[in-house]
Amino acid sequence: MKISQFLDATYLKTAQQAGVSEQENLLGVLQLAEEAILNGYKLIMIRANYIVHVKNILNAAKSPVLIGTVVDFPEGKSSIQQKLEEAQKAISYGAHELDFVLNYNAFKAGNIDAVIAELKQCVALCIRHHKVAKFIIEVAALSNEEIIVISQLIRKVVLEDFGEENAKNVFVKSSTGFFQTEANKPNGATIESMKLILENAKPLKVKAAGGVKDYKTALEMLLLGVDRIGTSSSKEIISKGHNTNSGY
Ligand SMILES: O=C[C@H](O)COP(=O)(O)O
Repeated sequence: MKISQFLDATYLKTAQQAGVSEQENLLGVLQLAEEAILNGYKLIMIRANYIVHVKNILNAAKSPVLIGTVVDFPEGKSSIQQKLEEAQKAISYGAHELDFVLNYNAFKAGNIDAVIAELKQCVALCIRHHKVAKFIIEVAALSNEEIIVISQLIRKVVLEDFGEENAKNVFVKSSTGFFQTEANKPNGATIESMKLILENAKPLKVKAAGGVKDYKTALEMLLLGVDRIGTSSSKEIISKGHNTNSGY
C-alpha cells in the first residue's frame, strides 16, 4: 500500500494561530483538500468549522478521502458533556473520524474514573454513529510509565466495554502537535513513545502524529506497525517517497 493511504493530512491552525485572515485560512484548508484528492490521502484532518467546505470539494470530485476533526483540541480539559456536544456537532457536519484530546491532565492527577467515564461515553457516541474514535494522549506531557498505563487503560476499557469488533474503530494517537515543550525536546511522536503505545494499546489501532515531517520518519513509524500517520507535512512526505523498495 502506498504511504499516501496511511496519511491523515492535517491543517489544524486557526486563523489566529496562522496569523492570517479567516478567508486566507480557509484557502489553506481547501488547498490541502485538493492535495488530498490528488494524492489519494486517507483523510483530511481539519477544524470542525471547515468541514462543510471540504465536504463540498470532496463530493464534487467524488473523492473517497475521509474527513476528520478534533474535539476539545488541544488541551482536552473540557467536561465530558462539552466533549460530547462538540463531537455531536462535528458528526452532524459530516466528520467520519473524531480525534478527541483525552483529559490527560485528569489522568496525570490520578483521576482515573473521570478518564474511564470520558472514554466510555465518547466511544459509545462514535459507535452509535458509525464513526472512528481516536484518543490523543499527548505523549510529551507523559512519562514512559504513564504512556504505558494510559495505553493499557484505553485498551482495557474499549475491549471490555465494546468488544473486539468495535475496537477496530478506536485509535490511540500520540500527540496534538501543539504541546509546548522545552527547547530541543520533541513535542510529538517519537520512536520510543510509539513503541510503548504499540506494545500496550494493540489490538486497538495506533496513530503517530506530531513532528512526523519527512518520508524517512513516516516510513520508520509504519515499519514499527502504526496504522495511521497524522501530519501537517503531507506534501513533503509523499514527494520523497517514490524511489524506494520499502513497499510504501
Ligand atoms: O494531529 C496531527 C498533528 O497536529 C500534526 O502535527 P504536525 O504539525 O507536527 O505534523
